Amino acid sequence: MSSDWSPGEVHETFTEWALAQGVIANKVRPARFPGRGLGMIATEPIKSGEFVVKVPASTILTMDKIPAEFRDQFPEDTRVQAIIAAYLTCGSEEELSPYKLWFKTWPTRQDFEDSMPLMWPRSLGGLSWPDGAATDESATPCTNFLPPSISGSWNSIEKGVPVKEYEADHQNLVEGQGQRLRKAWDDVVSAIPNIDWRSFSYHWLILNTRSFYWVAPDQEPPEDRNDAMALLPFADYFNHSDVECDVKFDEDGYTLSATDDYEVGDEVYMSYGSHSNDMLLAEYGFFMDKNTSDCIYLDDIIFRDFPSADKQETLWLNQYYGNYCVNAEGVCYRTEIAACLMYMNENDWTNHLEGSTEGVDEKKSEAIIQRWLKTYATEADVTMKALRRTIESDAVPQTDRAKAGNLLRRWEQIKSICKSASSALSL
Ligand SMILES: C[S@@+](CC[C@H](N)C(=O)[O-])C[C@H]1O[C@@H](n2cnc3c(N)ncnc32)[C@H](O)[C@@H]1O
Repeated sequence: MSSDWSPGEVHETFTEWALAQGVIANKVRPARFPGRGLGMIATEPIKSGEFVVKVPASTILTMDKIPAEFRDQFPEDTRVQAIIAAYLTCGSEEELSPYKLWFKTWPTRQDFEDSMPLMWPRSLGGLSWPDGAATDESATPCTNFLPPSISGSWNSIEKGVPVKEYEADHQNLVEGQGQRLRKAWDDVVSAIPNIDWRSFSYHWLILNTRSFYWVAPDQEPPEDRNDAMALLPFADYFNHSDVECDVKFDEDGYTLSATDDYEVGDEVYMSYGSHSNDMLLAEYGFFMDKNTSDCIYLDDIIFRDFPSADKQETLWLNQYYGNYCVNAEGVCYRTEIAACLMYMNENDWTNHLEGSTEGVDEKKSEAIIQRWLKTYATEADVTMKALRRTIESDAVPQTDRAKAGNLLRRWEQIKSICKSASSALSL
């Protein structure tokens, strides 16, 4: 292995341990990849469909491995992520000691503080936490630097107010995460009052960024798929790409297979799901230069144009309420349908849902959608200007300027999505 791939001694020692536990690494090894930390490298050519890693059930860390007296001390609705994080934080040293070489391979808390918006300073859109880490400026930040899908806020507009509750895909992400982490913390503190916040939140983030979907062979999938969670030593080295995903598990363990051909020296990826870059940034602390699943949402902009409850009600009753998605190829059908409701009478609009074109005016629809896209592009311009000022300011700590630089890159992508969706619309 060439020295610049070399993962270092900690990872090599851990790999030996993992193989001794029955993990099978077929033609892959951990290696260092600039900008991505550790990942998996192909040590021989790999064909799509070949398995690359098997992790035996005996090595997987699941809820079933946690002693019942530890698991049962928490309120009934405590989430699996909270319980496993609490166990990693204050489980018995003896029980956790077999995993200690693995823990050393994980990122540090500082890595999370640098990469995960949830842990950023308030001035950059982070939240307030019990150790006061992100409360340095307790006032609400004057500019909202995070993309609206992450922060749920805008700089250049008052966002529209939805009158109905709905499940918004991949929107207002930091607040959602914040609520999950706060509830997790309240639940574990109620059972273990002296648990350490910094260590608990670190382990909660480890689970957020490194866990796999897992249901024990004798159990039904939980109501919320986030409760089907397990940590897989060694398999957690795989970085994400928008390749297809081929993972299987049964009572013997977990098998991860390649869905692409790889040459020696290539990085071998797994998919964490079809996630937009905003979702990847919020939940995993990174985003990609090229992401076929990237998109943004127009909900906050569109609901401004439907201030009255009756039209929102019409959208809701017809199941076209929210999740108005835009990608580089254009806007989704839901967005087109919402645009039609801006100028069509309700009768024509309802018939249009059944296929009628009576009352549809493509020029009008296009002008409305172009205006919505322009609103988002203007938000990008306003925010990028503020980010550039931050990056150039000596008064801002260097670490925050680096985060601002990263956000600037994300906003450039957002602007580019607006532009190409707008061009696709006028074709
Ligand atoms: C399951 S771990 C993968 C191993 C990790 N890179 C490490 O050094 O331990 C997931 C984390 O890896 C990083 N990551 C995964 N895919 C990435 C990618 N395509 N680009 C950059 N970072 C990535 C992110 O920090 C993410 O939270």
